[in-house]
Amino acid sequence: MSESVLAAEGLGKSFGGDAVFDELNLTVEPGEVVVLLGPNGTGKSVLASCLAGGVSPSEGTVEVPGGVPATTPGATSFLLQHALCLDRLTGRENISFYDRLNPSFTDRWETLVETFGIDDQLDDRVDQYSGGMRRKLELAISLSVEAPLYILDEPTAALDLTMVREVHHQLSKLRDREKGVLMTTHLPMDADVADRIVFMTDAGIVATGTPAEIKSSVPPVVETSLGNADTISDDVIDEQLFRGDGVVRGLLTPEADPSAVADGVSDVRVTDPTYADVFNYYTHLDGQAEKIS
Ligand SMILES: Nc1ncnc2c1ncn2[C@@H]1O[C@H](COP(=O)(O)OP(=O)(O)OP(=O)(O)O)[C@@H](O)[C@H]1O
Repeated sequence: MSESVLAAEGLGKSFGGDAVFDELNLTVEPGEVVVLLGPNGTGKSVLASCLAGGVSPSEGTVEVPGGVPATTPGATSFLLQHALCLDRLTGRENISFYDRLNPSFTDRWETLVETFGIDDQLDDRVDQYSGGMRRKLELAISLSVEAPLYILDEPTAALDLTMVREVHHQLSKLRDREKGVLMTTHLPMDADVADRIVFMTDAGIVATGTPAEIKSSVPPVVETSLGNADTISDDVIDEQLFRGDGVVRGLLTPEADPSAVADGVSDVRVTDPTYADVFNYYTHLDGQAEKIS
């Protein structure tokens, strides 16, 4: 294995003969936050489980420092869907459980539960928690484990905007300590914390690169107000327009000249793509999105 803290090669997973993904290659380096971004149901959680050793891949290999994930528990701290906390225990009892179970568990949780604002609920049973509180407890537990690699499946799901930013801050701290992080998400704003973005659709991984590379992999965007949609629909790919905040946006066709599209036309602007545009480009421009004009 190279210096990578995670190296997956030729990875595939099928259920009853139906492939969720196949021939998938992925690495994570020390000090790197990799954001696996994609729409619902494309296999991100199944992939995270295969990488963490919770699910056996149907084909291919996964290496973490010291060996393969299933038999090298000290290499990875993970947050998988609905897998970490026991409902009938309190938050504090869940934390104690992992403290006793895992020799790499640290007392970092004490600060994390305060940072996440769940310190007052630690003596409540987890089945009384909201979805967001539960996610915060799971995060506090998984981030308290000392490991070279963190695999976090949708750590920001169910969290409010302020808390999403806080999670990004915590992941940046892991990066500063030379840890490798792989997180999955369907929220384009999670791309903000990425050193590298890996975009996954039903077809598999369809794009990968630094944030700048991913943004430059999609065409420029044209935007206008809702009532003016007809003005730009001919210039955008598949004539597909996506709603923004009081505006509609589309990705310019290869034939459209960005400098000419808005020239002399009132209320039409050409802008650089945002992560939401990147998401729309890779997710919806195969005819799945609902047209709004
Ligand atoms: N144990 C299983 N048996 C059969 N099919 C499964 C199993 N687990 C997952 N799948 C299927 O694998 C596909 C991918 O699911 P997965 O949960 O990995 O998607 P996801 O990208 O994480 O979606 P989301 O963002 O909604 O969480 C889905 O079609 C799902 O039904």
